[in-house]
Amino acid sequence: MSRHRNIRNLDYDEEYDEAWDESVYGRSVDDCDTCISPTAEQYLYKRSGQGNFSNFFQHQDEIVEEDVEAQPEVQKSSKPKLSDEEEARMLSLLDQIRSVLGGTVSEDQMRTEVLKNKFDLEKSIDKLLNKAQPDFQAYPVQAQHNGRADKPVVTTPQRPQQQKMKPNKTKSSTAKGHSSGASRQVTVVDSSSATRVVRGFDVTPSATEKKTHNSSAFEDSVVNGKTASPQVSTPKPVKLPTKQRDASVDVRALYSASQGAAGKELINLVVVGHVDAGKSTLTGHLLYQQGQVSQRTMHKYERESQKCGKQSFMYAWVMDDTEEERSRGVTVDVAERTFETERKIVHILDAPGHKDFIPNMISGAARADVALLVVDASTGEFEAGFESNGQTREHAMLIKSLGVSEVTVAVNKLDVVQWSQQRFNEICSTLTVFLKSVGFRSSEVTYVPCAGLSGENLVKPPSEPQLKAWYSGPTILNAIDNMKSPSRDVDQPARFSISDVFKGGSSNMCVAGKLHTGYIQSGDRLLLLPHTSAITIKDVSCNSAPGSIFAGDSGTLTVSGVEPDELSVGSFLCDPAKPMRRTTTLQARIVVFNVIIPIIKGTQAEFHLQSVCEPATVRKLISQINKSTGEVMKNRPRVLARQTAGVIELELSRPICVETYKDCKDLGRFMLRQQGNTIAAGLITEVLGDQLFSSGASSL
Ligand SMILES: Nc1nc2c(ncn2[C@@H]2O[C@H](COP(=O)(O)OP(=O)(O)OP(=O)(O)O)[C@@H](O)[C@H]2O)c(=O)[nH]1
Repeated sequence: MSRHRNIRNLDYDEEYDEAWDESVYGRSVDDCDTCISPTAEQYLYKRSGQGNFSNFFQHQDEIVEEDVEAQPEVQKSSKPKLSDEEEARMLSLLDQIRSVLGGTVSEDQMRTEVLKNKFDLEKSIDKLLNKAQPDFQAYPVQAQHNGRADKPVVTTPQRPQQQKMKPNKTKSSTAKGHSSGASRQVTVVDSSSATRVVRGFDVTPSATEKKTHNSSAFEDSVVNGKTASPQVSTPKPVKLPTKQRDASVDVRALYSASQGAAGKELINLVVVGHVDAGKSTLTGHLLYQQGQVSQRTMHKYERESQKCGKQSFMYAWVMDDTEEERSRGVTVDVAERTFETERKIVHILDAPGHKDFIPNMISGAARADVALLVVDASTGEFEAGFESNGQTREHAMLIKSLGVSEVTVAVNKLDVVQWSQQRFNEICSTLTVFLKSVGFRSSEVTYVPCAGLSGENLVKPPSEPQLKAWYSGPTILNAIDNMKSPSRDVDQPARFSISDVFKGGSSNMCVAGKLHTGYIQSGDRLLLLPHTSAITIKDVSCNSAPGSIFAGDSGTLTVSGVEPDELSVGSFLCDPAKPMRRTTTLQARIVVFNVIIPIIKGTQAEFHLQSVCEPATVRKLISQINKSTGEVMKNRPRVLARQTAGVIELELSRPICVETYKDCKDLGRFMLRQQGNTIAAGLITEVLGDQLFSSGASSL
């Protein structure tokens, strides 16, 4: 898949004279005579080589078998007599303690602590942790190399071999799933324990809470900075170049001019939902009805999909344009298109629904302002997406945590249930309660009945008599048009996150991604981070005025003055006079999702921020805080259990570029994931040990 490579279209024979180094670039699909596709190969267990299970053990010392006979007889404890009610409470607490401590503490010890602490769960866990210091096994995390030239961090188990990058593959999508390899790694997990209910920030408004339409109390408290100041290690000074640009330029005026006479606002819309909910079909059909896809192309897709027995996917093929996606009938990576409504320029990002590709979905959703949540109305299917490990839940929680401000829910495939109003109402009421618990207010959610396959109620009002009989609300297009565009920080320092790197038509390299703040025009000289190299922008291609890109836009930059291997997915281009912060350590406020194993000092997880995905370790639990007010409830807690919030210190395996949430919302939000599950969402409050500073800058 071209979208999983760091640099597409690159002719490696041209770039590297030396012999092919398999250890660096892995194998090509063409080199492999057994595997069907590189993706399938990743799932295959190999008896020889890296597939050997013994390789997964960190310590190769011989394991000495314990002599069962020699173990002392377990003493029967003299249990105090409990009433039936107390015994029931005890059993429930024991279950909860076991879910935290696993089998590391005996039942007797647990019972004793529960009784000593008068049935207080938190205290009992704390005491048991203090006493036993159980050997918690933090989950191993896959190293995510992002193609960066730094030395990869060795973690266990080993990441599957990377695919060899093949030149001359093109894909319009820009959200490249550099991290999906890891997410597709075969892991042995207890499916029952993998079942998680995930929730976003607590939204119960408090009396003192000040809320904007897009920020929770938790976020507000981060902006207001109630956290105790951490110790900052001495930064290593790096001499940075200064960007030369006429300071008198009125960026706001340029931005207004770029919107043209119609003054259409740009909105980035991500399409999310459970696997097979009909996201690509709906998006493809919407684009077709909007005239974005020609009749000739559609006819071609119809014939070709018919030939391979997949005619029902013909509209999905508009978005799913790789061979793998079409043959599997599953979206793997984010596909992007742009179209116009009456009042908006809509940049649509069709995200994958399959659980294996959530890192790609995160990378797409992180660039969105608003979302279209597609749910399948057919019997049993809505329920499957909504149960605890369904992606309707997880996606809703993720988009809220990633800053999406408004959602249109497309209640899709209503044709399958004969346009039943009762089914529509049932789905709406279930989702209303859930979306409120995730953090969306009722005014931020609109429900639209539709059928992506027949195109009913997408662009034109319903023609289906059964639907017309009870529905007269907006079409999907009207609902999108009515969504609010967030304000654009065009006058802030430039921050462009790179989500794809490829070789352009000329010999220049191109990077695709999103400009979060500021503006960039042809001829600008920017700083590439975390590599710290100067880069020249030769050309800019996006929907705004030719030659420039403004905050909020996604686009492609043709660059020069940089080696191809310095460019990688997850890097940033920024204003050299006011660069981003580069660090390996940061302090953050997190909300813990419905995890089974709580977060403790030493917990390892994947850190996701925009297209960055790096292994991270929790170095300190600084405090446990109230989710709504940010008030400190406990200093230096031993654990952060499910549904709690806290301040932690995180250490990344390699330097990354970030901002505090206060300075830039897009670049100060992150997710922590473990073994394919999202365990927490966080906001960066402090960047510790910043490795850059802008003083003593020389001219570019
Ligand atoms: N009956 C009916 N089938 C639909 C409708 N929309 C989509 N489908 C079918 O649902 C299946 C899945 O559609 P996709 O568009 O690939 O679903 P998706 O959500 O994009 O899938 P992923 O991105 O892989 O999660 C296809 O067979 C579609 O034809 C609809 O409105 N009615």
